[in-house]
Amino acid sequence: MLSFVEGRMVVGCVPCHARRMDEQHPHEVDLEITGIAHGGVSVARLDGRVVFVTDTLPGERVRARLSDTSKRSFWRADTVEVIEASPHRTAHVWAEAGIDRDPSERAGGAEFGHIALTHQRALKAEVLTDSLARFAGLRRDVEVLGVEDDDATDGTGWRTRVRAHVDADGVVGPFASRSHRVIPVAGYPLAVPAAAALIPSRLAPGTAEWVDVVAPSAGEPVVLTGSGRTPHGGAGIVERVGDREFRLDASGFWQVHRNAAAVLSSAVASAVASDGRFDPAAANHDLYGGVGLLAAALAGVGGASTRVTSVESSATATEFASENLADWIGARAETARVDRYLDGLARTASPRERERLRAATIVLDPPRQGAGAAVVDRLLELRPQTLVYVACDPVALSRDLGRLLAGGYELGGLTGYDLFPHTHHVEAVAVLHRG
Ligand SMILES: C[S@@+](CC[C@H](N)C(=O)[O-])C[C@H]1O[C@@H](n2cnc3c(N)ncnc32)[C@H](O)[C@@H]1O
Repeated sequence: MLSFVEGRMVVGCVPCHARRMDEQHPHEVDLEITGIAHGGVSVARLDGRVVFVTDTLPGERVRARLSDTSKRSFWRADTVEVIEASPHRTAHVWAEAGIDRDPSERAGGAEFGHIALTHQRALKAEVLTDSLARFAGLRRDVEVLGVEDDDATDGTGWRTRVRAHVDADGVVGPFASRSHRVIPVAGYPLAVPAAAALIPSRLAPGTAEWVDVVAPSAGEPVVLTGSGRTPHGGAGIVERVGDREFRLDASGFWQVHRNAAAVLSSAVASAVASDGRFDPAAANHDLYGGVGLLAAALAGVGGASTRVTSVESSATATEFASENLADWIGARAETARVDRYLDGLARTASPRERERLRAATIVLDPPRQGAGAAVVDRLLELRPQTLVYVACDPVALSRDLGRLLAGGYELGGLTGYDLFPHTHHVEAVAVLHRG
């Protein structure tokens, strides 16, 4: 059974037994966990009301402390004791995030760290499948594939970008979940060892609000500090994907998992190569292109003269994209917001250019909020023959897919990739063809 509560999808929400605790612990309740929700929390019911519960998983009975009862339609709670454990529960991968600590003292950012890795993927697949049903009206079972090396390391040591925060006393650590409280930690098990080794435990108070450690695949790791959104300084780095090199600024966007750039490049390239429709001379695009990673994957399929335009809102990233795509004479990079860029195309493209757009493959890899209705509607107007949608949010992807399917596109392949082990995040690649 599915229901939807204040923007959140609830999966398998069957009414269950819940018992209020004794008067000494008026905010603690026993809950039966019946489903998984988007966002890394599980679902229970208390007197008919949905409760989103942290640090548990479907099939468990837990004692939980209510943390937010301000909303009428749902409450929030944190597990404080497991009464009946799921067979998929494991010791938390990050000691400082375990339920033996008070919820306010638990490190955030590893909200699936108490679940066996293969079962994390099954839960992510369930969230993806149910998002598609709910927001795209699509019945499709989706598989979430693990990245091979992660099984050998039990999902640790993959994060090449780590942000730690600095409190007023100079203590450095992750925030506790849904809080700005810095939690001191002894280590960062999700980080690649080269990055974990460089995160300081303290800084001089007042010198910075955050520390980023970036461990690129080529060259030495870089430590950046900053306040607000601004880094104190910058640094050029190189990332290697197969035999290609990409230059970028250390503070700019790059895929976080050490294998993500290779996995997504190869997913895009094989989707495009396998259907035999890719036309190198068409007006191919890489929207939300960053420093040109997926434009290069397209051009790798089409060969030296492939025509592809990368569109990216950051001018710095676009400059690097121009440099990174210089091997392909038909490749170029533009600084623009995708919605405005597509508006411009729809207004000014010549009949010949419109034909080339209709023959095109367009890759889009938007940020977490998805491409959104305005961009999707422009794509429906321009009607490229193939769309490859790379997504990091199942609900945003499903909303955009629903609109594309209603507009006459047909869904080909759709695969999930577990590029964020021990967190609730999941990446997906969907291929659509003009119907
Ligand atoms: C998820 S990243 C993908 C980057 C690239 N495809 C990659 O894999 O390295 C999204 C990119 O979109 C850019 N971006 C965000 N909003 C945008 C917008 N409205 N128009 C154009 N680019 C945008 C961000 O700066 C970021 O580089």
